[in-house]
Amino acid sequence: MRLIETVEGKARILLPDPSEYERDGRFDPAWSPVFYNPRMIFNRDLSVVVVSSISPKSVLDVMSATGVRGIRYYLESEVRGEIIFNDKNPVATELITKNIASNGVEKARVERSDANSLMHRVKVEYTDLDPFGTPAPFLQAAVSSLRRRGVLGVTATDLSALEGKSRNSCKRKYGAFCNKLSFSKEAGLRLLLAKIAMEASIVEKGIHPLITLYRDYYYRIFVRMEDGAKKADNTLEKIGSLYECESCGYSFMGKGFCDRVCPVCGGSLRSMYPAWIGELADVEFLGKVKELLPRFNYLENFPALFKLIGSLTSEQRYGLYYRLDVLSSKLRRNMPSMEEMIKCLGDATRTHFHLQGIKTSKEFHEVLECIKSSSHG
Ligand SMILES: C[S@@+](CC[C@H](N)C(=O)[O-])C[C@H]1O[C@@H](n2cnc3c(N)ncnc32)[C@H](O)[C@@H]1O
Repeated sequence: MRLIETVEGKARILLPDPSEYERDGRFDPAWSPVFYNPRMIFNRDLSVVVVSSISPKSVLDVMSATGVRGIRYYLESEVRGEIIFNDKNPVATELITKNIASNGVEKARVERSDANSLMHRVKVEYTDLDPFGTPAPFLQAAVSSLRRRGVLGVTATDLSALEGKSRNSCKRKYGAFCNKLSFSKEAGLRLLLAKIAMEASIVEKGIHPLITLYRDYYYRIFVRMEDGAKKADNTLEKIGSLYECESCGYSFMGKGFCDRVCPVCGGSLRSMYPAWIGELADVEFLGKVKELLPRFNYLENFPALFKLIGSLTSEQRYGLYYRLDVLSSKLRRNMPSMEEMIKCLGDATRTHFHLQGIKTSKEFHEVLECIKSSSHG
């Protein structure tokens, strides 16, 4: 296996030379003997900043591949406690060992276990779960691997299931009743949070979302555990349903599950259940991340990180987003510009979920009136 070196953040990582695994001039990271995906650098950059804000005394990078995440947590998040690296693939663990040594990571431990088995054996303050596709089969063990008030970082790339495009897959993996909603990017994230909350509640833990987001083709979630049966019960209170009217486009969240009609126009409702109906982030924690961000101005993604944290902070005051393109088309109007809409509504913001998405505290009829008055032609 020929190795090449890449620099990511402050780490220098050896990885299998992708050119050896190309097929018909194309390369997919999954074809390499050890997985490394440059399209996930933003995910890792953000994680480095978040882990720095959490400042955990012990870390489990349970699906390490090259070890790049855990190594960056040591070099950039300045984790000084034990970092456990794990991968079931022996080629990966051999490479992790090399990468740890060349980056001078102290207090590192390399395991070659099945992720679930290892997560049931260890207790750490931060666990990073970064699987291929769905994290569902690992969530129960991931939650169990955390010490009191520990934090779980999860990546999910199975957006077609979570967003309700593959309804059966969504049902199988998340035990959810799924539908395609116009705000599907947020719906999928809320479905995943509900799944994590339900898995946590089994072991008498509640969850408190610190930062959750959608980007490119994945979700990234950071949740703090709140220990105890009462906290778990309180968390379950934040699980409900998402609704969207097929006729007028009104959308809302509610507790429990119902198949009532649209309260605005009497049209039939599409729904998704179970979904997280609580907060998607902790504004105080976002503030802490923002304060720490300047320390990471050496990252290429620094401006994008800054923008994202800003968006997440302004979005937290509002509920579900509306799609201007969808509502304008229902009204048979040209889509107004986002600037005009925000000005007309007064209290509204763009959302990181969708370019045409808008969040507002205003009533649905006010959104429709603003589309009508701001639309040209
Ligand atoms: C998406 S990659 C992880 C990428 C890595 N975290 C990064 O940021 O570059 C998933 C890794 O998990 C490993 N893996 C998959 N299933 C596993 C399991 N059940 N137990 C342990 N490792 C597993 C794979 O071998 C692969 O290296």
